[in-house]
Amino acid sequence: MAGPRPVVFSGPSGAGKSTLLKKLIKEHDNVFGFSVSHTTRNPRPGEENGRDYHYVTREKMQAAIDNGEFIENAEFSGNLYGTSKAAVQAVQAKNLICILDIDMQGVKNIKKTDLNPIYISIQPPSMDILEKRLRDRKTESEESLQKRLNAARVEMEFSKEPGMFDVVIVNDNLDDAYGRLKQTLLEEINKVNKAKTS
Ligand SMILES: Nc1nc2c(ncn2[C@@H]2O[C@H](COP(=O)(O)OP(=O)(O)O)[C@@H](O)[C@H]2O)c(=O)[nH]1
Ligand SMILES: Nc1ncnc2c1ncn2[C@@H]1O[C@H](COP(=O)(O)OP(=O)(O)O)[C@@H](O)[C@H]1O
Repeated sequence: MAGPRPVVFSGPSGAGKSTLLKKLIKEHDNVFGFSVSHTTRNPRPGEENGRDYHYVTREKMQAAIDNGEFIENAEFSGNLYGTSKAAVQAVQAKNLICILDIDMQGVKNIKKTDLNPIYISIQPPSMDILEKRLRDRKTESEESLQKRLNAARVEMEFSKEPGMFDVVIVNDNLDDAYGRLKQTLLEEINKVNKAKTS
């Protein structure tokens, strides 16, 4: 048995995925585990290798992809990102709900696998607010910011495709969005907690 159903978080860069999922994992650290992706982008201040991402060179990552080590991988804003089989297995081995934070290409590719996750889209209230949040985050160069905003327009349309996501959460007020997220996952959280006590 593979254990509890994983959860996929997707949505535009800057929509609040990391903020929400970090809050969720912090509050339920014995229920959720994060699938640590690989990326060729540079770490941001405060990010930690092996916790936020596995930071690798393009050569190393491409070799691992060619070697069949990834469930899915995608090029986003000039960098490679991917979910390794080992990343998901590490979480599932602990019987935790595996959380994946992936872009829309990742969502499409995960749908072709037997992972069978719950698909949650996190969306910003508007493009203007998204831009403001990304600028205020101060992690991107102007070029990277523009690439992310362009990708965001496509990601926002993608979330409207019928059947693509189980739930779409608009992250306007953070507490409201978090409440909605917990409500969505309540049944799965209860299942994991029940399995622990039985
Ligand atoms: N397909 C795929 N996308 C990923 C993966 N890891 C992260 N991403 C996505 O890559 C995009 C950029 O992530 P990141 O550079 O951390 O920037 P941020 O989303 O602005 O914090 C986001 O849409 C992530 O969801 C992965 O393993 N696979
Ligand atoms: N509801 C919210 N209201 C205001 N700012 C927010 C909200 N949610 C997230 N943020 C801020 O917006 C920025 C982008 O959020 P982040 O979680 O990094 O997005 P993502 O992981 O989707 O790229 C961060 O600086 C974060 O602190």
